[in-house]
Amino acid sequence: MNQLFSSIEAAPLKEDVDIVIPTIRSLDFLEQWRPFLKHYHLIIVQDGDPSINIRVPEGYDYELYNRNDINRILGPRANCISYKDGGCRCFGFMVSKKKYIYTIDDDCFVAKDPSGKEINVIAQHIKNLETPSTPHYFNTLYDPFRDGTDFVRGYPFSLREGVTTAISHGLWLNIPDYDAPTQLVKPRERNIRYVDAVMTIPKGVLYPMCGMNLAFNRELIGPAMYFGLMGEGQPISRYDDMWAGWAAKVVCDHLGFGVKTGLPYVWHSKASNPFVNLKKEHKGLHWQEEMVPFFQNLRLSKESDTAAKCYMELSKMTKEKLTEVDPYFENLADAMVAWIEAWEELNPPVDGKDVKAK
Ligand SMILES: O=c1ccn([C@@H]2O[C@H](COP(=O)(O)OP(=O)(O)O[C@H]3OC[C@H](O)[C@H](O)[C@H]3O)[C@@H](O)[C@H]2O)c(=O)[nH]1
Ligand SMILES: [Mn+2]
Repeated sequence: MNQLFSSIEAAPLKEDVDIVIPTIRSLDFLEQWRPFLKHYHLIIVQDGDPSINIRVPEGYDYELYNRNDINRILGPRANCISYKDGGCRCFGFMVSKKKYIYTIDDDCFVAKDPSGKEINVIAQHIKNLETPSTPHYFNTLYDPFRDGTDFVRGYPFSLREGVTTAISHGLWLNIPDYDAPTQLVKPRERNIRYVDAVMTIPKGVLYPMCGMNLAFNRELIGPAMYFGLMGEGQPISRYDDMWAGWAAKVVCDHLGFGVKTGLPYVWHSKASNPFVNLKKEHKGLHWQEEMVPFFQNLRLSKESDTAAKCYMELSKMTKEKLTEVDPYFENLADAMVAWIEAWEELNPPVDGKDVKAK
């Protein structure tokens, strides 16, 4: 593994979070993040040509993995990790040993709240993950566990304990995460609306998870955060985070975990080209009309009491139900199995235990 630990400032590392960054460009954006990220360990997944040397700004403690490392570490199972697609980031989720993951794209920068204060995304995501979610009954005043708010009248006390949060989905100012057709129609649209809210996504409801500003509890939901088989050699790209978001949400619903969306914001200066994106994601625009009902209608069995078991069952269902949409889904189903096998090889359950449903 091309593992260079470099941390000039011998600052105490935050022990419970790894920052996973997929990159096919440059890591200069980390200069601006230094005040917020310098105490965290980075796991950089370099996509594309492994012979290119990526410069990591001085002072960061990091592991850097390129395609040669992925192939060496995973062997034949490396084929389940996308090539030439941001979905390669999930390799970083697999090799991390930390409780929490924060993943960010290399064209995302520090955003400011309406008061002009710079947003500490890690602090907000960890707060989201360490306070309960309320998937069973919607609280109209949003996050009841936030200072200065609470459950509103009519909210059953029997539901106020909430459930453990597994995923925290942040948002983006400036360039919103639109698909290529929308971006082509509205090339100058910018998201200037800072909504000061965190909401739980209700149980049984799916959502379009974007991977550019995302945090999750690896111990609870890590095995379900597979970013699919996308990019070079595949008929689809740029649906990596969507696939992971749909799968992880049905697994969270089944295991009794919560998913939140809203704060924190990053400033997204999109670097990708909408015409190129259209080519990459056009099959996804069609197939999502089949994939979403597939996830909405499936029911996982009670024997699937861990994220890994749920994911193996999901793989079978994918092969049974989605292969009629396109033969690609047979390969994806096989890749889902390879992903879990690789995950379990690199992350053997501690003292035989895996995190089970509540
Ligand atoms: O072949 C590739 C392409 C990109 N990456 C890295 O992935 C990150 C996202 O890439 P980019 O910012 O160019 O894409 P966007 O259109 O802004 O991002 C959205 O769609 C793709 C992803 O799902 C992303 O999460 C979405 O927000 C970035 O770090 C690239 O360097 C790559 O590794 N390989
Ligand atoms: Mn981007």
